[in-house]
Amino acid sequence: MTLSAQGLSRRELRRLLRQARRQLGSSAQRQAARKLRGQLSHHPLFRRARHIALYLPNDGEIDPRPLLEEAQRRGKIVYLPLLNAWPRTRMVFQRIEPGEKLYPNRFGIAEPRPSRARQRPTWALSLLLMPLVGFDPQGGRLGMGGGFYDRSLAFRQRRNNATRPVLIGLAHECQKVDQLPLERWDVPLQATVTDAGWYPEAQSRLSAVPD
Ligand SMILES: Nc1nc2c(c(=O)[nH]1)N(C=O)[C@@H](CNc1ccc(C(=O)N[C@@H](CCC(=O)O)C(=O)O)cc1)CN2
Ligand SMILES: Nc1ncnc2c1ncn2[C@@H]1O[C@H](COP(=O)(O)OP(=O)(O)OP(=O)(O)O)[C@@H](O)[C@H]1O
Repeated sequence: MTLSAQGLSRRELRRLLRQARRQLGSSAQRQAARKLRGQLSHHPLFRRARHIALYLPNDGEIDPRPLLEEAQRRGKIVYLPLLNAWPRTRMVFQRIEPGEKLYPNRFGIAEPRPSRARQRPTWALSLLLMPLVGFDPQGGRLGMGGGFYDRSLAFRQRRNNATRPVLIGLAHECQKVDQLPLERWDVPLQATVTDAGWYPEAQSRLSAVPD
C-alpha cells in the first residue's frame, strides 16, 4: 500500500507519516532493523564504502544500529550527525568508535562530544545513509523539516556532477508515498532502502560505487 500525496501539504504528510512509523511496535521495529541490515550489508555500495555516515533512531525511524555494528566489525569508519552549537542550523559528521560515550542533543538524539579532528567534510564521505519521514520511488525525500540534511548537501546543487557521498535513504515500507512535492533545495536520493526492498528497484542490482 502506497500513500497518495495528492492534495496534502508537506506538513500534513509529515504528521501522517511520523504517526505511521511511531505506531510500529518494538518487535516490528526489531524485525525491520534486521531486514534492513539484510537488504544492505551484502550490497556492493555498503561493502565497498569506507567512510559511512548513519544516524541513531528517533521518533520511530527504522533502526540502522545492526548496520552500524556490521560496519564497525568490518573495520569501516562510522560517522554520526552532530548539531553545531553555532550556527544552530548546521550539522557536521563526526566519527565514532565502538563503545564511545554519547550525549543527547537538543532533540534528545545521542551524539558524540564535538571534536574537530574527528569530523569529516560531507563531500569526503563514501556513503550517507539518511533518516527520512517520507520518500517516493523517484528519489524524493521528506525530512523532519529542519533542513539539516539539505543544507549539508547544498554543495551538490552547485556541483551536481559530485558523485560522493552516495545518498541512500533508510525507511520503513509504511513511509512510501507515490510522489512527493519537491522544493528547490531538495537533493535527490540515489535510492531508498526499506525493510521490504530497494527503490528504485534496479538499484538493488547496482554494483558501481565511487570512492
Ligand atoms: N535520527 C535522526 N537524527 C538526526 C536527524 C533525524 O531526522 N533523525 N536530523 C535530521 O534533520 C537532525 C536532527 N533534526 C531533527 C529535527 C527535528 C526533530 C524533532 O523531533 N522535532 C520535534 C520538535 C522538538 C523540539 O523542538 O524540541 C517535532 O517536530 O516534533 C528531531 C531532529 C540530525 N540528527
Ligand atoms: N541549502 C539550503 N540553504 C538554506 N536553507 C535551506 C537549504 N535547504 C533547506 N533549507 C531550509 O530548511 C528548511 C526545511 O527544509 P525542508 O522542509 O526541505 O526540510 P527537510 O528536508 O524535511 O529536513 P532535513 O533535510 O533536515 O531532513 C526550509 O525552510 C529551507 O528554507
